[in-house]
Amino acid sequence: MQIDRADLDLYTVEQARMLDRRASEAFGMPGYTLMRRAASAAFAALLGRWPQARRLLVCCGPGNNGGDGYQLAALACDRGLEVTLIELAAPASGDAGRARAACVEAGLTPVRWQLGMSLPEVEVIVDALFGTGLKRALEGEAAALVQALAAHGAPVLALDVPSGVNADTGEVPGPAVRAALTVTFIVAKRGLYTGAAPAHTGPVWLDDLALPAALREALAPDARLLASAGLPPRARDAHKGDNGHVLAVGGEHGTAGAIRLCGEAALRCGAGLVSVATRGAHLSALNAARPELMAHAVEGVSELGPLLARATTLAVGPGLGQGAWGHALWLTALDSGKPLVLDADGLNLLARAPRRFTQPAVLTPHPGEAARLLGGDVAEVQADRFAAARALAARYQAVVVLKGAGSLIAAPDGRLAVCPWGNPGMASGGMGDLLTGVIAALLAQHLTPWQAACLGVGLHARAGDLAAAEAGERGLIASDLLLPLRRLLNGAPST
Ligand SMILES: NC(=O)C1=CN([C@@H]2O[C@H](COP(=O)(O)OP(=O)(O)OC[C@H]3O[C@@H](n4cnc5c(N)ncnc54)[C@H](O)[C@@H]3O)[C@@H](O)[C@H]2O)[C@H](O)CC1
Ligand SMILES: [K+]
Repeated sequence: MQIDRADLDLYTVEQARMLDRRASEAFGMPGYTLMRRAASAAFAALLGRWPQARRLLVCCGPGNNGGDGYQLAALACDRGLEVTLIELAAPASGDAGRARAACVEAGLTPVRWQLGMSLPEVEVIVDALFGTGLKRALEGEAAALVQALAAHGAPVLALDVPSGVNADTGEVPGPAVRAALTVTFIVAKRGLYTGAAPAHTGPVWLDDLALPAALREALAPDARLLASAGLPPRARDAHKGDNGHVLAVGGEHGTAGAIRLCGEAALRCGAGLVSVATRGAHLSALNAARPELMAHAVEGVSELGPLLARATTLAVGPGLGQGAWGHALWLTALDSGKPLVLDADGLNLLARAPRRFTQPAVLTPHPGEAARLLGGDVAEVQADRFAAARALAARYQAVVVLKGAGSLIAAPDGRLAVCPWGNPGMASGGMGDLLTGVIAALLAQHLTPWQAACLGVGLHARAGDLAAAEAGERGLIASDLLLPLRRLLNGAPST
């Protein structure tokens, strides 16, 4: 049993179903055996998580996910637990029908779910309604049952996928189970880790059902979970020139905070030098508060030129605005050919004047900015975040960080990584400015765009989790992450 550990291989639902077939055909592992193994793995996880459980409510759907549930019900019954078994519809036939028949033979008769039916008092509910076969939003009786389970209040163990969640994209098109724990089988499905799905899965445990590793060898995973990492210690004789010079460009009148946070993050994540090209009354306050940032008043591109010449890496966009000033600086910065991280208005300006990057580049859109960059809408982006992230990377020839729950990192060559960390407290102003500075600092320290984006997103999200663990998610602000970022970057454990 692997608990959701980082650097896990992630697969599409189609790949998972192909492996399921291959297990039967190439490894002589019939579906019924897989079902039994899935049930016993899930039952072991249930007893491990809720050792006091005596009464279970097992809810079965019409397919093989339901089959897993019938098998688990029979197992639990056999072990002396009190099991109530309800079903949406008796499975037609096949492995699930066989599993159901075994329950009946064991004296455990399933009850057909009826609207308004009262549910028994139990310690744990087992969700075996739908798994990888979900085709659309739950409605009618299925939706009503999911809502009744939520109202019941007992913790839910979801088998393979919380019902109502699209295990391929992370989309939750309608009512869905909110599980306290999800046990997924054979391979981790990529959709469990991004978009709306993480709010429904609880921790995700993977059990490979003791299938030989050879089963997966011929199949390249579609994505990978980020691994927790830091940077190696600095060479003893390092000097500031070794670690690059980030130039942060932004901070139109009245939006000083964004560019300051970006610059601070770059400093705290090891850039050798950080300069800020900005304008507005905040300049003197910025220099007084953080002289290490070397803020320069830049009214036009003539003043920007010398700063660009001295910089090795650019962070463009926080508080930049989309007016004439911001646009002129944006254009000059991009045409400089320097490695860069583009965020916020830097992305909105790009959406208006698209280009394919030839220099090392990282774009960090949230779903709204991604929609503008793709010429679509947010719903389309969130309906398949994997496709959206890959489309952006290919269109702009840049590494793309598609932010949001389960941030995705996509490269133009198709590589895709998923961030398993982060929390809702990070949905606050300034967090994106911070991430821009973190990634710019890593680019400045000679990481490739892919490495800088993967490490930067992971550090930023883990720092957010550490800060939230310290004092809660509400009231979490971007600057709370600065110290945890330093700790993690230098290899401190995140838990
Ligand atoms: N591949 C594996 O690792 C294993 C898979 N097993 C389990 O099998 C399910 C997948 O089973 P499948 O029969 O293909 O689909 P589901 O049980 O998820 O769905 C049932 C059935 O429901 C219909 N349906 C789909 N969407 C809706 C909807 N919105 N409303 C009503 N009905 C809907 C559709 O016809 C589906 O076929 C997998 O998740 C595992 O739990 C093995 O048992 C273990 C290994
Ligand atoms: K399920």
